[in-house]
Amino acid sequence: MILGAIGDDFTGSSDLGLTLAAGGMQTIQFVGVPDVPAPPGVEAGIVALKSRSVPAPEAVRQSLAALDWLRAQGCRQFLFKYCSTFDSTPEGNIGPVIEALVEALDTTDPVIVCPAFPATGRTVYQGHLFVGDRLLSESGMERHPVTPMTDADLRRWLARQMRASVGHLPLRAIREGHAREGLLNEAAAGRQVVVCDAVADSDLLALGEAGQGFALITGGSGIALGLPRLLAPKRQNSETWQGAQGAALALSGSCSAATRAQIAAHAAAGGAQRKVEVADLVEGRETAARALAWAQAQDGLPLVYTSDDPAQVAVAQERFGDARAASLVEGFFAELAAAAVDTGVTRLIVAGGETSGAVTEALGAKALAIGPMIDPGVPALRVQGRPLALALKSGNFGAPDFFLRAARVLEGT
Ligand SMILES: Nc1ncnc2c1ncn2[C@@H]1O[C@H](COP(=O)(O)OP(=O)(O)O)[C@@H](O)[C@H]1O
Ligand SMILES: O=C(O)[C@@H](O)C(=O)COP(=O)(O)O
Repeated sequence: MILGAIGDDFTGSSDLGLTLAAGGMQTIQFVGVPDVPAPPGVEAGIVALKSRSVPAPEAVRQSLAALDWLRAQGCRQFLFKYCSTFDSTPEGNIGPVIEALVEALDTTDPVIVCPAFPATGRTVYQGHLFVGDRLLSESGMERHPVTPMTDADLRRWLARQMRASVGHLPLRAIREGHAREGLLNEAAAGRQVVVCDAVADSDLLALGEAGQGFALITGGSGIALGLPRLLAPKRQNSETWQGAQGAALALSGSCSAATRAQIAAHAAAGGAQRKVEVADLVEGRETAARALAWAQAQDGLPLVYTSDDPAQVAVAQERFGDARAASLVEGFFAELAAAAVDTGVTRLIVAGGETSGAVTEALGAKALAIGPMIDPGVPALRVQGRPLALALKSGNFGAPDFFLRAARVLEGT
């Protein structure tokens, strides 16, 4: 294996998988740290963790276990993938994980930090992260229930999470062709971890080149854009996508504005929908068995969702506690997904990072092959060794007609 990647959630890992596979690398997304060696021929291995919102010491422990396994597969270059909106808190987990990886790798190479993903509107300029034309801290992400991003200055935000000083590589250095020199200068000045500007794919390609040979690079999936050409230049992605024919089911625990618009579009297109309230789960009015029986009686693409607007989510959290509400919802979707697949569903579309993590783990999937793009950042996936196709959609990604289109792509039509 040439490139070893560690993803801090499942949707983000598939986003990275899409970039690497589209660039021609033989890429596999592993579900957690495997306990067996990687299959032969894999060039890029992504260990998908559910470590974004766990306490920092636990995220560090999981990430180091992933690093150990990737090193045992022969990787010498590593990528840490986090969210393009830099989802984290003042305590972590991005900074602590980077520091732990640097220490374990015993490297003095500069470490690029760049969540930019221009195709989805995330850009970094003067050390600040933008979502479209808004600063991250005015984009809605400042109200995220778990990782409210209240400061768009990535240098300042990351410095709160780290012991060491944070460096900065300005856009001008990249555009004038001095990116590698700038990174090395920052590291020599004691600022090994460097927030890098990037507003276009060409900046990300230049950064990839500037970081050639560095032990660790970190970022959103955009930072991997140039890696296939640099690491596996002669390869073409020869995988042909094999869809899965059979029943489809969509599940959504994502409460983002993008997902809620996709749910509305699915309803407007006549899709069958079942809304589940947290109170229904607490009080036993709704169960996975009931939701499955309902889904089996529907045509087309039935959608079961708990997604709600921020005010309603806040009411449920107030009433039942944040962690309890989340764990009830995730437990419900995990049980429903496993039962649905047991009874013949072969195409599963899941919206939400945490929701996708819970579902994928419950399916007992060990490794996922990367298929074609459904929307930027979201590939079709196939569970290896089983006739089961998945789409794991980040809350913020996807066009309004995502659900129905995903069902078609998963089918291979
Ligand atoms: N109605 C609800 N009330 C409270 N929490 C909810 C509700 N619906 C979903 N959740 C929880 O909110 C979180 C949504 O996160 P996630 O699945 O990562 O979506 P996104 O990718 O949009 O952030 C999950 O932990 C989920 O269990
Ligand atoms: O980089 C991104 O934005 C995505 O790949 C990602 O990490 C998605 O996270 P969720 O929005 O929590 O699904």
